[in-house]
Amino acid sequence: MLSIQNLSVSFTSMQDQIKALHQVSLSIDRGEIVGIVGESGSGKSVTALTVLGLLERNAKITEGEIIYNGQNVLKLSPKELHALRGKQIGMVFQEPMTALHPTMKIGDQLAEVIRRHRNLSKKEAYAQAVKSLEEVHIREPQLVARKYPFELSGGMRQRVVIALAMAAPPDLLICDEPTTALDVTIQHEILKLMKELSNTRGTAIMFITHDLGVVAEVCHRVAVMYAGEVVETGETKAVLSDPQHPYTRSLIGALPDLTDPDQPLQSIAGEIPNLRNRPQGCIFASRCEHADDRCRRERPELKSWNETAGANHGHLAACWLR
Ligand SMILES: Nc1ncnc2c1ncn2[C@@H]1O[C@H](COP(=O)(O)OP(=O)(O)OP(=O)(O)O)[C@@H](O)[C@H]1O
Repeated sequence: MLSIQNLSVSFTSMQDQIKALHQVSLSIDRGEIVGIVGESGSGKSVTALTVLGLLERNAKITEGEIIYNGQNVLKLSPKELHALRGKQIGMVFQEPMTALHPTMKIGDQLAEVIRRHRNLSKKEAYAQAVKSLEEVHIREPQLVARKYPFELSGGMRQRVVIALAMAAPPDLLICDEPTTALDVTIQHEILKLMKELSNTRGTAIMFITHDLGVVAEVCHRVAVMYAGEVVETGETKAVLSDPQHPYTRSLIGALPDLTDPDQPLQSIAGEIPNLRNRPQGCIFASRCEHADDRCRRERPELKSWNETAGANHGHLAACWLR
């Protein structure tokens, strides 16, 4: 459904060029939930914004292509991109208030979006809006439909945003840290809801998060990003239980051990490299305790380490030493 190939994106800021993405490739099939995980600044949001055609004006796509349902997204006009976002690709961001009209009642907002996509009377659209609140498991949907966004809790608002995003209904939902601001119980319920929507409607989901626990809970596959590159990708279970890239191992190692509170928290030594001047070798070499001369000199490709075709079920890593 979605295939991103060798995507590189730079930002011009003052006199500088920040190379935020470097040859990023990833794909998402129908009904699949694919996680993009990495530290702050690794390029997760830039990847999503490029697919949505929402990059800021100082951004430049320097190479690559994005094919969505057979069409090259990077060649679409602003009008076509707008239509794509409205109808085929839904969006859910961390802060639900950014997607909601603050002075319009929930039911009216939903009904308006529904009418944009379907030829329904106002009354029919409103009834459909109430139904869509029910579908995202909002109790007393009639009552909630009559409320304003500020009258709802954060978790309820995010459910409303999901209902709005699903209204078209889209083939692909792009979610950028949708549960980060919520407490863990609500987070779990929202994740369960997303899994259910994906299962019942076949909606594909690009799920951006910095939280490996969330990836383990919802994602079929995951792409681990570091400093604008995908360094490892594969089925979630395989990547988390048998990580091949030292960065993925560090991320997993940095998770707190709940069974041993005395265990000191591990952090990843060093800093993300300067994106103005990307190193020529492995992007993680400066923070990798195993790096040798070759790692500093040559950039490893994202590839399987087992020669037998398909042996790793698409588990790929960009590391010379694996
Ligand atoms: N408009 C912009 N101008 C200049 N640099 C930008 C711009 N937008 C993003 N960047 C840079 O691109 C890089 C990737 O940013 P991005 O927001 O994709 O990271 P992220 O992985 O989503 O991080 P976070 O988890 O903090 O949202 C960062 O170095 C960021 O500073």
